[in-house]
Amino acid sequence: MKIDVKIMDARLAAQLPAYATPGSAGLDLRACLDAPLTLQPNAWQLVPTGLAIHLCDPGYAGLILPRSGLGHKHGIVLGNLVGLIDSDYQGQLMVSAWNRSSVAFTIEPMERLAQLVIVPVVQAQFQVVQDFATETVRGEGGYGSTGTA
Ligand SMILES: O=c1ccn([C@H]2C[C@H](O)[C@@H](COP(=O)(O)OP(=O)(O)OP(=O)(O)O)O2)c(=O)[nH]1
Repeated sequence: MKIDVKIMDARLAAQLPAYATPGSAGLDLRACLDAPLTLQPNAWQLVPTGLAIHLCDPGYAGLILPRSGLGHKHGIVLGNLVGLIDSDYQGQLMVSAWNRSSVAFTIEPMERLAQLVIVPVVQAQFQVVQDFATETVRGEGGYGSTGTA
């Protein structure tokens, strides 16, 4: 799949978006900062990535996800938990970096901060009904309803 990308930060010219390995699902997004940014415990801030993409096709979306290492070792995850990139969004990709740990963390300029995954999407057509056409075994059960017998 080909995606138009705008490089909005000259420093990225040397590090064009690319998958790290042939099997990578995510593309690393860098923190396009002019200076180190220290996030205090439980603080969050929008960080520019220097990239804009236009997926164009409503059959696709982008998901911004945390990087496992930063999240697990340092508690740097996303203020919105997951960032959803619409296929018609043309602005700069932003990462809501949230320090959920109890110690301050400094994000260095151009550090890999999050990752972008492109996923297929179905735009459904909804039809209003009084009752669903078929009854399922689960029915309205949820929240631990199975395996209790
Ligand atoms: O982590 C994120 C999340 C979103 N976006 C951009 C792409 C997305 O298409 C747009 C709008 O995001 P969303 O629909 O989640 O925001 P909203 O709060 O519902 O606002 P809007 O009314 O603009 O849709 O913001 C990012 O750059 N990073």
